[in-house]
Amino acid sequence: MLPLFINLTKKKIVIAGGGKIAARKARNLEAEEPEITFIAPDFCNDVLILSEEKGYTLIHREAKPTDFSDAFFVILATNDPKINRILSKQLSPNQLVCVVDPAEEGNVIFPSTLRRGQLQIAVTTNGASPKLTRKIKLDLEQQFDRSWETYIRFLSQCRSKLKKMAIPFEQKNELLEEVLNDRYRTEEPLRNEMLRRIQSLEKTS
Ligand SMILES: C[C@@]1(CC(=O)O)C2=NC(=C\c3[nH]c(c(CCC(=O)O)c3CC(=O)O)Cc3[nH]c(c(CC(=O)O)c3CCC(=O)O)/C=C3\N/C(=C\2)[C@@H](CCC(=O)O)[C@]3(C)CC(=O)O)/[C@H]1CCC(=O)O
Ligand SMILES: NC(=O)c1ccc[n+]([C@@H]2O[C@H](COP(=O)([O-])OP(=O)(O)OC[C@H]3O[C@@H](n4cnc5c(N)ncnc54)[C@H](O)[C@@H]3O)[C@@H](O)[C@H]2O)c1
Repeated sequence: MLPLFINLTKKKIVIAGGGKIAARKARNLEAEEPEITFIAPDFCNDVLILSEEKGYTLIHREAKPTDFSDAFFVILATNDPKINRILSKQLSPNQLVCVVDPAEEGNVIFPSTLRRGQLQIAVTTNGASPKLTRKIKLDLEQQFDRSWETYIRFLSQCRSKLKKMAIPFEQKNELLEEVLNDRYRTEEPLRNEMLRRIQSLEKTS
């Protein structure tokens, strides 16, 4: 398994199952604004509320193999691992699929993710211990507090300005290195000073 970050905006995602695990996976995907269809004989409240909020499609019956033919990403989240396994065997080998149980039947697993603006840290144990995965995420949440959100925005501003400027590569590199000093995260005036410094270089370049 290899970590890759994936853009699922407007992608078609089909979820077999409508219980709390199906709902949790859909909540994890929410920010990507995908087009989700749930297929299950019955749905829990979480799924009903989320679908109402987001306009997702609900199909009230057992899932069948043809339900997934045009899905970019399939999530098999019924409460019967045998059914999940049978459905997974009939999918195209070119589809992304997460089987919530047994995980090894799929080719995608959900990590536990921490977001601080553009900074994302995803943790996995490859299914060895989802509880440890969650514990590590909670520890990281303490380490990477909210100050990282504005700091990442600042780093991004510096980099996009510097990228466009006709100054020597070494000078760009030096500045990009300098802003990694933790003082730029903790001291806002220092950030403003740096942005002004870059702006003045912009004028002379
Ligand atoms: C990270 C997280 C993301 C999310 O789902 O949001 C996630 N599981 C989370 C929690 C969690 N899951 C389970 C418990 C109960 C305790 C326990 O069993 O340990 C808890 C803890 C809790 O709820 O406290 C039970 C469980 N999980 C899987 C199986 C089936 C199997 O092992 O085959 C069973 C047994 C079912 C049963 O027998 O009952 C499988 C998977 N779960 C994964 C992800 C993937 C591997 C992640 C990794 O290890 O890196 C993988 C392989 C596939 C997938 O689902 O993508 C989320 C924490 C999010 C957070 O809080 O930050
Ligand atoms: N991967 C994870 O993170 C994780 C965590 C905990 C549990 N699990 C596993 O996830 C499974 C689902 O858990 P849950 O709490 O959501 O269960 P649940 O009982 O709340 O919901 C099961 C859902 O599956 C639907 N279903 C049953 N047969 C179906 C079929 N043939 N086609 C379509 N839908 C069908 C039911 O209607 C229901 O909506 C559990 O059996 C467990 O093994 C996975």
